[in-house]
Amino acid sequence: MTSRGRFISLEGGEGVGKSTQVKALAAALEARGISCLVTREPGGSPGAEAIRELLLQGEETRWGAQAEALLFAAARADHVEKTIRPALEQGRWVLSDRFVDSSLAYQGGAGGLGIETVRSINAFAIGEHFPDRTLILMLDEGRDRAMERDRDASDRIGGRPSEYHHKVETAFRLIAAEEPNRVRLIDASGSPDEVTQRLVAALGDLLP
Ligand SMILES: Nc1ncnc2c1ncn2[C@@H]1O[C@H](COP(=O)(O)OP(=O)(O)O)[C@@H](O)[C@H]1O
Ligand SMILES: Cc1cn([C@H]2C[C@H](O)[C@@H](COP(=O)(O)OP(=O)(O)O)O2)c(=O)[nH]c1=O
Repeated sequence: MTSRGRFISLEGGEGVGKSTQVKALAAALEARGISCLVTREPGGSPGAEAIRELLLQGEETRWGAQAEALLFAAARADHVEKTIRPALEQGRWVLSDRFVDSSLAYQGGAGGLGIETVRSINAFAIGEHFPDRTLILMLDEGRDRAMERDRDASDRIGGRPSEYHHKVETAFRLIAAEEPNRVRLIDASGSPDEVTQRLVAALGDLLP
């Protein structure tokens, strides 16, 4: 019987290097003979990608806090069912650019619903499928990089004020302190290669 793969999520605020690193980490793991599926949230399955459009486009006032949290959770339930669980059952590792901790930090910590409320909505959505390890990239200049990358095209959530994004970062630190075995804070400064090495080191105990 094939053993179940590992589930890893990359987290952090805007522009800290998640999309760059999720691909680099997959390449580093593939080089060690580990078959990886790279995915992202919101999205990662056809249904969840459709919900992504609803969440990220349109007016800031399009959704209230509760509806926004539930839409992220609905997208996540579909992502787990259609993409993540089948890959893990095939023995592949799944690397996701954002997952449940983004909801805890953005909707829970910054959006005012509270981390525990958002955790309970998501417990229903994902069941036992919490990541085996969550790596949170920390970088002070992340938002500057995101603004440089997006110019005037930031999305409904990325375009929220700096106060909101500061609360997101505070919430990520809190989550890491609460769950030190699953969640690790990673210094995202330096070259892309240096960051990838730190990520691989933070998976040391999970590697075959
Ligand atoms: N280590 C790095 N040093 C300098 N620039 C980087 C580094 N990693 C990523 N970037 C650049 O910073 C911007 C944000 O990176 P990205 O991977 O898109 O972040 P995120 O997915 O977290 O929003 C991109 O333009 C990317 O090319
Ligand atoms: C997955 C997820 C994302 N988000 C937000 C974070 C981002 O602002 C936005 C889209 O994510 P993403 O496309 O990853 O943006 P970026 O590359 O700038 O980090 O959705 C939440 O608010 N809650 C969630 O559960």
